[in-house]
Amino acid sequence: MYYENDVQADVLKGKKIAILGYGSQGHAHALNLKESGLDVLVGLREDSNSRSKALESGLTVKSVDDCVKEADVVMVLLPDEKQKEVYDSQIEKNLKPGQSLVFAHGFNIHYKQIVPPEFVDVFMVAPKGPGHLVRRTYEKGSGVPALIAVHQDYSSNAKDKALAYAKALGSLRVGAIETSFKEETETDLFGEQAVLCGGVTELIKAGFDTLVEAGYQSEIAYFECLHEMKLIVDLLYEGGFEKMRYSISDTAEYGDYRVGRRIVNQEVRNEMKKVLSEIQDATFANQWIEENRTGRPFYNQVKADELKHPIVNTGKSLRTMMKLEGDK
Ligand SMILES: NC(=O)C1=CN([C@@H]2O[C@H](COP(=O)(O)OP(=O)(O)OC[C@H]3O[C@@H](n4cnc5c(N)ncnc54)[C@H](OP(=O)(O)O)[C@@H]3O)[C@@H](O)[C@H]2O)C=CC1
Ligand SMILES: CC(=O)[C@](C)(O)C(=O)O
Ligand SMILES: [Mg+2]
Ligand SMILES: [Mg+2]
Repeated sequence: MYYENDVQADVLKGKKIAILGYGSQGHAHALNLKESGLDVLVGLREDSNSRSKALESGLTVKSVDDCVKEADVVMVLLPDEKQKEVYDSQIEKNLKPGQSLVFAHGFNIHYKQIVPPEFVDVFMVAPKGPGHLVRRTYEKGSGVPALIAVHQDYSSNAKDKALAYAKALGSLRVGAIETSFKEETETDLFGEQAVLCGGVTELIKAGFDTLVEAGYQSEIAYFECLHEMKLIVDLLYEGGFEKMRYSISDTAEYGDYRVGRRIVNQEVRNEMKKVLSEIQDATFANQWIEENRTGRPFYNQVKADELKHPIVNTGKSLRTMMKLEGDK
């Protein structure tokens, strides 16, 4: 693990850092690095919806081409599926010896969608959390842990730059782990598919549907299977399984031990292994590339179907009653 004290000379002081993109990660990186005293540029399209937000935050916004021409460090925070086309058309031709090309996820380097010239550093600073929490925790004096990795070390100090970047982002307040583009890419894809996003939403929907189909009120099913999930996960976040199990009743803890492994059983574990192998052999990556090439037919269909699930309207009305800001 690396922490703030592990970074001596701030190798990024006086360097120009271009953040390409101003979305979930981009806005957080640009604002955190600027507030950490670095010289930040934001690269966006002329007609970008994000442009006004970046300008309102006092940031300098330029075209991608101009950012790459001017910056010492270029952090690519564009959607993974758009990075190759932007690299091919606006980044590669403007790269100069000694610059750094940086990523927050290794997809395009690991699956060789982008193959940078040998005269640049290529490294990664990948927060292990959503961009909006990268910003929120930084503003509270904390941060989101990150993974750092060096793919190409032309300057012989790529790792120092990665650590200085992670420090300015706020991640070294809580820790960074050195890894490889392969390990970050494969673990991040697996985690978001099998646990954090795909796994947890299907678990919540299955619980909600089981209760509603058995005749229980949908509001109770929503509170039990979705709303309370945050409260349980907060305890896991703060103190692991021990703190969560300390806080819940012994009845719940007994049920946890009795039933949990019936739900996530050996069949589920076998399927997780299959999902990981599809990430490792690029089956998933090729599906995602083809999905985007053909206009996202599956993605768009499922996205539309998901919005029709009864948990959506049940949740919207309950969150309004609870005056939760989430839907604004
Ligand atoms: N979301 C997350 O929390 C995490 C994301 N990551 C990684 O961070 C990277 C960025 O993801 P994320 O922040 O979610 O992306 P978002 O979709 O939230 O933001 C993408 C940004 O790129 C801009 N953009 C899109 N197309 C272009 C283009 N052709 N030229 C210039 N700018 C463009 C968009 O602006 P506009 O469309 O308005 O022009 C937007 O500002 C990815 O590699 C992702 O894997 C890593 C960890 C967590
Ligand atoms: C937020 C995060 O870490 C994810 C799930 O990997 C992503 O948004 O790609
Ligand atoms: Mg992730
Ligand atoms: Mg991810």
